[in-house]
Amino acid sequence: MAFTIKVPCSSANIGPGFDVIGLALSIYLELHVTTTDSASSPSKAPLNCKITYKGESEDEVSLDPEVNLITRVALYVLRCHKQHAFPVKTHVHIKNPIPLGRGLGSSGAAVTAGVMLGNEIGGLNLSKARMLDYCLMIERHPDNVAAALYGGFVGTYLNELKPEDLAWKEIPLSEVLPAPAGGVDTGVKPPEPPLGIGHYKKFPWSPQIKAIAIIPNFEVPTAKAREVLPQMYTRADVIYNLQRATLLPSALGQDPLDPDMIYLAMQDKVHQPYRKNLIPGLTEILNFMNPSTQPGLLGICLSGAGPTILALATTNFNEIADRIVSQFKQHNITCRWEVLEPAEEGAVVERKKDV
Ligand SMILES: Nc1ncnc2c1ncn2[C@@H]1O[C@H](COP(=O)(O)OP(=O)(O)OP(=O)(O)O)[C@@H](O)[C@H]1O
Ligand SMILES: N[C@@H](CCO)C(=O)O
Repeated sequence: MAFTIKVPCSSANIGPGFDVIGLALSIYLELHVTTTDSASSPSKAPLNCKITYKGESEDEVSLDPEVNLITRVALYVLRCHKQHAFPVKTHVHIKNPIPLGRGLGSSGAAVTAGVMLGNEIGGLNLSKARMLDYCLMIERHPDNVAAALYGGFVGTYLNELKPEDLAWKEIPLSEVLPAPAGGVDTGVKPPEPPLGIGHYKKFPWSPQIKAIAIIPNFEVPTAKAREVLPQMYTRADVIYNLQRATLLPSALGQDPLDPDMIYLAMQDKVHQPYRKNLIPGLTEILNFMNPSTQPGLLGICLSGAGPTILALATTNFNEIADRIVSQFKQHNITCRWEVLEPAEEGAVVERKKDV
């Protein structure tokens, strides 16, 4: 068996849509998988799986299938279906250009890729909707994983669960995804996801709009960026975000574009203000230019949990990126940047003839 899984990165929230809105973008995680008895396959790899890795944070990503996020997720899916290890001589080669911990959905892509790997290698024939359930057992907010799985610009939500399924919210991640994974002989069946945990709706995206990702050279773990958020919000702040989040999908899909409306629709009071202490200069960067002072600019937001800044624009990409880079420079932070396109297709599997 030989196949490739390709999963896009994503930018969550797009300003006011905290844990709701996601945009799949054109940097792709790839898994190149073989399960044949070829010369390059291992003979006695743990859990029958050898991992090789090329890409971002090569020194940090574990090559142990008991520890690596992608293979642990795949094992979770397999074990829910009474398969306790990978097929003999599985080789997973990971190519990952998505920077880790920067707000571009690296973990959402890894979780999505892991679920698809388990599905494909176990011959499970799960639908994408069911795969989303598995993703949500691990990453419990749907914005990144739904964008990665389905592609495009999406609004997402969690369904009301039946009373008997409500307990899933309380299941600790350590029970779903033990680390290390537990060895090849474990007969324990992990908790399966309830049916239909989450859902999504694709919004139109105007083809003129590109996303400039300005990526600082430091990481902000999502867990840390969620710890700084309050448990409660004022009614005024909730209404402020609802008003803008409601405008955002139509503002980004309409023709002609209205830059001032888009800029307004990307404002947020629910997560960005609280994350400023983790990202030096964040408040100034979000406010120092607008469509009137910078031609081509439509809006600026924190990408996911940060520290990447996402600027939506139609022209003048170099100038917009340079201005944001120089703002970060004032705080001694260096950045790289890329102009990205929406990844409309989402996660795909390409099957090859047996090698
Ligand atoms: N390709 C990968 N292989 C293995 N582990 C990965 C991979 N990609 C991400 N991870 C894990 O996910 C962690 C980063 O996830 P985190 O949620 O903190 O940030 P992010 O997903 O990049 O950003 P955001 O959720 O804000 O968009 C990494 O530190 C690593 O543990
Ligand atoms: N909505 C999430 C995305 C990051 O995974 C957050 O902002 O915390």
